[in-house]
Amino acid sequence: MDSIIEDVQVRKILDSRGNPTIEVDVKTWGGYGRAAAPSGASTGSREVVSFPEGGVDLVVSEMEDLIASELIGMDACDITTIDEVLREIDGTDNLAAIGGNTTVAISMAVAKAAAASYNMPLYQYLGGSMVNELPYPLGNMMNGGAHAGVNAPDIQEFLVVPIGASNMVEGIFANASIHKRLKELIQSKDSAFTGGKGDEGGWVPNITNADALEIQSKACEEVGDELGIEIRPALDMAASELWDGNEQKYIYAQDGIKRDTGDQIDFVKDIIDTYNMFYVEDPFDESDFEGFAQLTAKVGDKCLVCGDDLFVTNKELLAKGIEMNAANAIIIKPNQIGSLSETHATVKLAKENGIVPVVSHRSGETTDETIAHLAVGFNSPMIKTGAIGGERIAKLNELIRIEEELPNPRMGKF
Ligand SMILES: C=C(OP(=O)(O)O)C(=O)O
Ligand SMILES: [Mg+2]
Repeated sequence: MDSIIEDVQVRKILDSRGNPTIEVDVKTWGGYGRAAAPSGASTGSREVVSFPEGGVDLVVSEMEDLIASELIGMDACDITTIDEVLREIDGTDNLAAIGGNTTVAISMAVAKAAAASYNMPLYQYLGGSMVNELPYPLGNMMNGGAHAGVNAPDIQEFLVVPIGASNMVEGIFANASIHKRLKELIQSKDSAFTGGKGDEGGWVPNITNADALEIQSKACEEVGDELGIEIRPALDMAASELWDGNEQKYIYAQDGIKRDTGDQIDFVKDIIDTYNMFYVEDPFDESDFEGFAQLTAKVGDKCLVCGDDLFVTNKELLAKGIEMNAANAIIIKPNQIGSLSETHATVKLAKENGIVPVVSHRSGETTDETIAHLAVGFNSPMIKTGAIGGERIAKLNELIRIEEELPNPRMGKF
């Protein structure tokens, strides 16, 4: 059979922050797949462990042979069993022994090798021949919080969604135009701004959260009018990073303001109402399902309230969120859970319950383009993968190629 695994190779490569990460090559009798793992900065505490103590070097020097000897001879099409074998090799609940980044890179490389064995692109192998929907690009425009330095806004990500775009190319270039326009708008608020960028390619301005919100909205209106398409603002508040458990408050250091949970609900609701936000991610600490539920009850009919650190792509945590009506969207980051089959199970549960799955990059990325295929193959209506920067455009440009390949492409449905 063409999809029988012949070889597995593991190597250390650079990520976009200059840190080591892992890349895996899987060869089958009839194909070949390569994938690399990303890494987070504002990670959820319930994510699997990225690497064992000893890091990538230990994986390469001591684990490659063991993993390869287990996988050689298996069928790459049987991804679920392969993911189970990887979990057995690891032997811990949180993948601390060989690392979730090791297992996810292998899992994704196996899937790509399986697809290649049958001469199919990954999105088609995962999604079937009827797949034809593309995800709206949720583009990162300005960075604060853990993805930027001091003096930046407290809110981690100011994003935009070109919701009026009629195709992928239009959406991707609309986001790039907003990114350009924002540089000028930032300079109008901060004349000393020299064009510094954060981890995901968004600008890092020395301005208040309120000013950032104002110019984000202005850029959406101006560029949206010029291009003749609706572009809506969005946020990732990454509020676990703002939460101080001792004080039981969210600390907005740039603004010198502290908010308790009730204040935070009012603050976020006010932002959503004022700026017609399309999407708000992690508006509360990762343990506060109740705060999420209260906000979703108030704004869930007009805004996507999305859990990232809250769910960490974990099916059990999502099930709790569904039970509590905590959110109406979930971020999907395969390395939070450590395998493609578990990622798929979480996406499936989300869709069965009307929760929008948003396939996402991490702040530390490589030029790996796998998530572009996952977004299309899993039929995710939105992908969060930056707007500019080599490791971000690797995914966006792949989506442009996928759009060209699809017989009847159309933008996704929410
Ligand atoms: C992409 C994000 O950041 P990180 O990869 O640092 O978790 C995020 O919080 O959505
Ligand atoms: Mg997030």
